[in-house]
Amino acid sequence: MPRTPSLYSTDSQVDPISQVMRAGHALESPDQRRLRLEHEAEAKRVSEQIDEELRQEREKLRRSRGDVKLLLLGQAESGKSTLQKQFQLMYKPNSIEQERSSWRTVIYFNVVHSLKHILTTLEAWDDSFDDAQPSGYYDQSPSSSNLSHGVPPVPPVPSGMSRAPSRPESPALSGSSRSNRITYLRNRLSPLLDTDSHLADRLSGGITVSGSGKGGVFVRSGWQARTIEKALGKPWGKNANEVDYRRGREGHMPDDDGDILLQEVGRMLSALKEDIRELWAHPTVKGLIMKRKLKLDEWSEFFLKDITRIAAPEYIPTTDDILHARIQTMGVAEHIFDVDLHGKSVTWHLFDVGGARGQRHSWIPYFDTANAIIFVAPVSAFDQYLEEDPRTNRIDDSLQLFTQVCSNALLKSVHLVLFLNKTDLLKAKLDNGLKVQKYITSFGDRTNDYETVVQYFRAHFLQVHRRNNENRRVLYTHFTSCVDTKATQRIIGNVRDSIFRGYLQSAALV
Ligand SMILES: Nc1nc2c(ncn2[C@@H]2O[C@H](COP(=O)(O)OP(=O)(O)OP(=O)(O)O)[C@@H](O)[C@H]2O)c(=O)[nH]1
Ligand SMILES: [Mg+2]
Repeated sequence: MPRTPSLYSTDSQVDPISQVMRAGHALESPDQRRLRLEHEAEAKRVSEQIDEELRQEREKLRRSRGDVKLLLLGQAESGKSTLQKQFQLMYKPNSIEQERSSWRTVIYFNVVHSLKHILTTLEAWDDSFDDAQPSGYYDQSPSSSNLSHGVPPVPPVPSGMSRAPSRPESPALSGSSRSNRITYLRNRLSPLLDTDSHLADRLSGGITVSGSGKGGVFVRSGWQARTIEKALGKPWGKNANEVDYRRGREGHMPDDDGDILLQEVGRMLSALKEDIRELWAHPTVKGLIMKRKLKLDEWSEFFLKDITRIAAPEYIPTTDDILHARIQTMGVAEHIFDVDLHGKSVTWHLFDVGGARGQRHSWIPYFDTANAIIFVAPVSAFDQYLEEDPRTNRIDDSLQLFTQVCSNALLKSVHLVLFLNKTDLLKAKLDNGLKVQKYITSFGDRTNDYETVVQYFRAHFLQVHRRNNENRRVLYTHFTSCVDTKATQRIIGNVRDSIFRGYLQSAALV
């Protein structure tokens, strides 16, 4: 950048101000001269640093003009971060390897949190279930997310527990002996449940966000590296607020050898796996689930039914485990990939946003520059209500949110894709006899089968789009299950091609 002829001008001989200053310099003492030169050198260094930063910013802006910016939008738990993981698997599989060990903390947290939820619900039913009303307050969102801000010591493992003590087998039970057995399991599991807040604290970095209810904990972008750093007590990798998969990271994230919290939780899980298995298979738990008095998170069953594998001392999360692990996104996390277009590499910025109501304000700054949106709506959620507002049905909330996206003036020319997600869970619910009409009265007496239900929901989203489509843009819809890697990657390929077609058209117009 051309500089104005002042401090560092080579024309200073003809600059009258420089001449006056030079006359002043002649009167300086040696110390004054040294100080002046030091100040000048420092000012020059700062000025050059600012110039360099400006140059880099301009270069980034210049280069990013040709980039694709893709927003993943949708309510909490719709599957945005799961879809982001699928992009990561497809375009930068090595980065999943690098992060693999950090997911162990999340999965342990998911297991402990699920157990806590089961035992709290059992308590409300006096550890027995006979279709009676609960005797205590039954809270679907146990207040177990009161995260502590400090770093409290890990509770000690009860003596002998880490060496898998012998445990009395469950005899054939009925009535009160069943509830006695649950009391026994509750006592055994109690030290493990106490680790819930420590694991949450590790993941969130001590940040409590209002609304972190049953999901338990919000994490900011870059939590994987921070989790490991906190465990090891030393910095690891760059302190990123964006994850740039192109540059990659040096080496793998270290494993958790130095992490006392994870070691302790791992030891407890290993020692208590039979107790967890017994609780999970207990007739009272099964009865409460069947009668929908105990509503577990979708990921709970995935991990609890496989507890023997997860509780193994050498447990390393599989890719399937990582796809099922649940942690709430806070704010907006940017992920950067290089994607090939006819042999030319195009940089994609994927913005994965937090979908809870309290997080949605942070989306707006990204609307201006977005080229494309994938709106993720979980169609299995017809029988669920928002955690942030238990009066709002989750399908209703998705439709309202989609209306806002379709009608937003800043987004009127973005490429719009709709993922009607969690179709696998929808199928399972319908197979189990759940009636849509009970929750969505307008469904009426239509047939309660998968095809009718998905087409009914799709028609509602298409109608919202039609009513808010001044620009006559196309809406691309897909039925998805984002935990199914093969199917999702095929759909991502389709979406990529359709976004590129739009990208090439707009590039031709420039
Ligand atoms: N079975 C099944 N589970 C899914 C599917 N998509 C996502 N999940 C699970 O649903 C849970 C929530 O998914 P996330 O991707 O964390 O949801 P999100 O939209 O990022 O939520 P926020 O970050 O809170 O906005 C995770 O445990 C996922 O494994 C799906 O298609 N089928
Ligand atoms: Mg998320």
